Amino acid sequence: MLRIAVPNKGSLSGPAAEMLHEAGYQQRRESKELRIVDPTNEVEFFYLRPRDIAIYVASGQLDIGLTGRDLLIDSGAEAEEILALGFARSTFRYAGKPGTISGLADLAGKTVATSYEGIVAAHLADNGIDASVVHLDGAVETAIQLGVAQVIADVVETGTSLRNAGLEVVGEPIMQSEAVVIRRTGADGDDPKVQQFLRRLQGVLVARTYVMMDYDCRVEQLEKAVALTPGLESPTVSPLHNEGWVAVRAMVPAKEAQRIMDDLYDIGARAILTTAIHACRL
Ligand SMILES: Nc1ncnc2c1ncn2[C@@H]1O[C@H](COP(=O)(O)OP(=O)(O)OP(=O)(O)O)[C@@H](O)[C@H]1O
Ligand SMILES: O=P(O)(O)OC[C@H]1O[C@H](OP(=O)(O)OP(=O)(O)O)[C@H](O)[C@@H]1O
Ligand SMILES: [Mg+2]
Repeated sequence: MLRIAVPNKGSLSGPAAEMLHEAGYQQRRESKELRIVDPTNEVEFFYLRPRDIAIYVASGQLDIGLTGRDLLIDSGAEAEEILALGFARSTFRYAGKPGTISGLADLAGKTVATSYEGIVAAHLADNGIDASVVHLDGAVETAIQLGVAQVIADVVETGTSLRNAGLEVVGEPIMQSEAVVIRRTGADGDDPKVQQFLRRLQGVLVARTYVMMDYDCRVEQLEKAVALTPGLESPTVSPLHNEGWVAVRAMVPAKEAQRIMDDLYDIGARAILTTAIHACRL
C-alpha cells in the first residue's frame, strides 16, 4: 500500500485534496480525519501539518508527500521534489518600511522576522550578510510595526498583505514556490506504485491545461492548419463525406485556444469547437 502525506490545513490543503480527487483517489470527508485508506487504489493518506510533511517523508515512513517547495527547502530534510503541481504559487521575499532598506546589503545588523528560518539563514549566509533572525509562527507583516524586527521575509502572492501593512519588497525574490510532490532523497525512482501515482497527477495537470479541439478544413489548407494545431504526437485527420474536406482533432493549450480558433477560421477552417478533457494519460 502506497503511503502518502497530504497537507491537513492552510493554503495547500484544499487544492491538494481537489487534485487527488480529480486523479481518482478517495479523500477524507471531514477535516478532523487524520488518516484514510483508499482500498480500491491501495493508497493510505495521512493528513499532516504542511511544515512536517518533508520530515515524515525523509524518515522513510511515508513514500510520497505533497507540500510547498519553500517548506521542503526550509525544513532541510533529506527529501527531494519529483513533480511540480502548479498551485499555491508564491514568491518568498524580504520586505521593510518604505525608505528604510533599499537593498540586500542594508540587511546587515538588522533583525529579520520570518516563519522560514531555514531559507532566510541560508540566504543571508550565502550572501555574506550578518543579520539576526527571529522566528514567528505567522502574520509576520505586523512584526515591524510592533518593533520585533526591522525586516520581514515571507510568502508573497498578490502583495495585498504587504500593502495592508504599509511595507514594500526589498531586493529580488529569494525563491519561487508552488505545491510539489516529494520523496525521500535517493528513494527507488522505479517503484511502479509511485510511477502510477505520478502519472495520474500528470494526467490531471494536462487535463487542466489542455482542451480538445475539433474542426473541418479543406485538404489544401491541411498543412497550415496542422501547423497551428500540432497536438502532442500529431493530430488525428479523418476524411469527411464531402470530398476535399477533412476533420482534424488535436489537443491544444487552453490558454491559446481562442487565438488558435481565430487563426484557423482565417485560413478557412469551419465548425471549430473545443471540449474539456476530464482525465488523461500521456
Ligand atoms: N497567499 C498564498 N498564496 C499562495 N501560496 C501560499 C500563500 N500563503 C501560503 N502559501 C503557500 O502555502 C504553503 C504554506 O503552508 P501553510 O499551511 O503554512 O499555509 P498558510 O496558508 O500559511 O496556512 P496557515 O496560515 O494556516 O499556517 C507554502 O508553500 C506557501 O508558499
Ligand atoms: O501576497 P498575499 O496574496 O497577501 O499572500 C501572502 C500572505 O499569505 C500568507 O499568509 P496567511 O494568510 O497564510 O497567514 P499567516 O501569515 O498566518 O501564515 C503569507 O504568510 C502572507 O502573509
Ligand atoms: Mg501561513
